[in-house]
Amino acid sequence: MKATIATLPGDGIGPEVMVETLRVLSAIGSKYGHDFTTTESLIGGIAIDETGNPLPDETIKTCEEADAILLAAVGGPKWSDPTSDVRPEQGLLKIRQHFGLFANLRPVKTYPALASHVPLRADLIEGVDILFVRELTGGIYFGQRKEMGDSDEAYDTMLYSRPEVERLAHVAFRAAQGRRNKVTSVDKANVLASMRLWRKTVVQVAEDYEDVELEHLLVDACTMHLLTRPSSFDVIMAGNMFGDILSDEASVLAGSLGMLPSASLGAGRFGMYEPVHGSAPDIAGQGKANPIGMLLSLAMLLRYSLELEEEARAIETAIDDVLADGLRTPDIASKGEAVCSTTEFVDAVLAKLA
Ligand SMILES: NC(=O)C1=CN([C@@H]2O[C@H](COP(=O)(O)OP(=O)(O)OC[C@H]3O[C@@H](n4cnc5c(N)ncnc54)[C@H](O)[C@@H]3O)[C@@H](O)[C@H]2O)C=CC1
Ligand SMILES: CC(C)CC(=O)C(=O)O
Ligand SMILES: [Mg+2]
Repeated sequence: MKATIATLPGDGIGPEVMVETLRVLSAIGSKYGHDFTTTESLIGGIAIDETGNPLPDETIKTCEEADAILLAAVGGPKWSDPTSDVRPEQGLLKIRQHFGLFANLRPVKTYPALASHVPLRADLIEGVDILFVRELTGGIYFGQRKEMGDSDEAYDTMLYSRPEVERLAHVAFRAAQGRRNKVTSVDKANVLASMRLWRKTVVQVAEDYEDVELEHLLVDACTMHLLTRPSSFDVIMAGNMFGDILSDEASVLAGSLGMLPSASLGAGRFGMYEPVHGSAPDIAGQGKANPIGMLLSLAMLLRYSLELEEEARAIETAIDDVLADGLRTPDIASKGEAVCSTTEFVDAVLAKLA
């Protein structure tokens, strides 16, 4: 197969995990006889530094010409001045919106090899396998907001329309049908009008999926249920902000925030694939970044956008095997365990793929 992948390394650990992931892409291309072309573009803080714009037009054009986008992470203290109107994260929000990527799929599972590293009882986390379906182009991250100069007031707006909730709910229910037939819809319907519309809409969509059990949880209680009964969840659907927060919380079940991948999808097969973590400025430039979230995002790209299931599985299996062999970046190493660098971990993945 011939395919073009637009790569957006971004900031902080972004370029570190991207460069390692492209080694794996290249190995997969050689092993299975695919002709992958990658085109690198600017986004986030580095794009602000070089062009003044967190999402330059050139980047959008390059991504439009690709079959899929692989993005690492944006942001960092250098661009976090609260008085600045231009921020790296705006580039990320804009690219998701530009390509209509309304559904962010964030799988979370536990790894037997890392069970002792997870700060929860082993019987609680056994077999955890959750798919978050997070709304990605609406809600409070995209509603009207205003910072009124030096005024003591500012506001954000959480707005959802019925069609926005409907299309996400269909993604969630269809995903559940291919899994364990359960959807948990998370909202704050006891307080927020937008979340009452959310709940009503989900209930209506559920009528089309009689084989799927529907559970509703208020977001505050959901944070607790995620830690006390994680294996009871199958698909969790949530709005943009709640899904963002809950999936970072759930990363503890996998062993680290550095473990989680995601796929940001729209109507067709085109998608943007991005680890759940941010630019991790506290460890940037030290070879400490866990590359698994980024590698698994590549696997999702191969599976969803290029329909290369065997190749995706090969990456996932290689990661499982390397973890079973005991390799650990610092974030997943328990006390006394030896640690490896980002590059050493990926060297081991490549050896498994060879
Ligand atoms: N998708 C994106 O590009 C995202 C960007 N951000 C941005 O990233 C910057 C830093 O945000 P934080 O709140 O610190 O969140 P973060 O996700 O970058 O880091 C949180 C903690 O997790 C650790 N961590 C994250 N990824 C890791 C990895 N691959 N390996 C090992 N440890 C890892 C970090 O070292 C840190 O201690 C901010 O500017 C934020 O806006 C945050 C989340 C998502
Ligand atoms: C950086 C933000 C725009 C969003 C975020 O934290 C995420 O998508 O995980
Ligand atoms: Mg986040």
